Amino acid sequence: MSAPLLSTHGLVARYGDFQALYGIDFEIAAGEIVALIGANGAGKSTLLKSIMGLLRVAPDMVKLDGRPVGGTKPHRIVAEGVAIVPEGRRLFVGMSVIDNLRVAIDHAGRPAANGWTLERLYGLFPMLKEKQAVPVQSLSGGQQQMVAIGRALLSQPRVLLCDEISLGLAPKVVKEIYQSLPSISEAGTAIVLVEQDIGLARATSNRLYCMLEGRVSLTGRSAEISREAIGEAYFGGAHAVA
Ligand SMILES: Nc1ncnc2c1ncn2[C@@H]1O[C@H](COP(=O)(O)OP(=O)(O)OP(=O)(O)O)[C@@H](O)[C@H]1O
Repeated sequence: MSAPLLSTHGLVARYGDFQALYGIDFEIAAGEIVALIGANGAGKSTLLKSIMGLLRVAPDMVKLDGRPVGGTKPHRIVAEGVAIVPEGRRLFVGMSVIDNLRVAIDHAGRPAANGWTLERLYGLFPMLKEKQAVPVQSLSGGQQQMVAIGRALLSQPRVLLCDEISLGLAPKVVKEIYQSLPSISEAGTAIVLVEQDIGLARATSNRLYCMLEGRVSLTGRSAEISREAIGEAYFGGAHAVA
């Protein structure tokens, strides 16, 4: 792998007295798609929140371009080029598609030269153009997810963190959304995918990390890791994975 764009180093994270992460070493290079899998409560969302500055972590525990950024405020991290598509999407209900997208344009970290514009986004998800005046709450779950991804892209991320973007969506819509990911990563954006569907995670990613109870239990190239190894790392024992 080329030099990591984003990395974590012995990252620990707590919610009050409860320790959720125990020394996570993670890295992703420009243009890579890396999946993060693990059972409910393994710590996947906590890792994303720690990277985004939503939880207190020490500066050296998160590095962007090799520079310590741990604990940097979320809006500064976005300006540095990291964006998140949060679990549950968190769109601005009552606002139209275009107004949800404009919020991201207004807060974009860097100018859009060679970056994501509305036009380029409409090429990726034509639905966004058709529905631009529609309040987001009237959209289907899949369409809302496209708004959430679009909003994240318009902040011009170099790293895009996606937290369970397939959750609750019909298989056809999941396919459509996942088909958009290579064209995002091919332009150099690194994508971290938290995904419950292990088959989908493996098929979509270059590398994967499996988490178990706040630790990395397995990592490697997705195509080279066996189902048996994933089953063991996922459950902490010898279990088969479909
Ligand atoms: N706000 C919080 N306060 C206290 N504990 C929390 C909080 N959020 C998460 N946790 C705990 O931290 C641990 C890791 O949770 P996290 O949400 O990161 O897991 P996850 O792998 O993303 O799982 P899921 O698939 O359920 O989202 C769990 O034990 C969870 O109960």
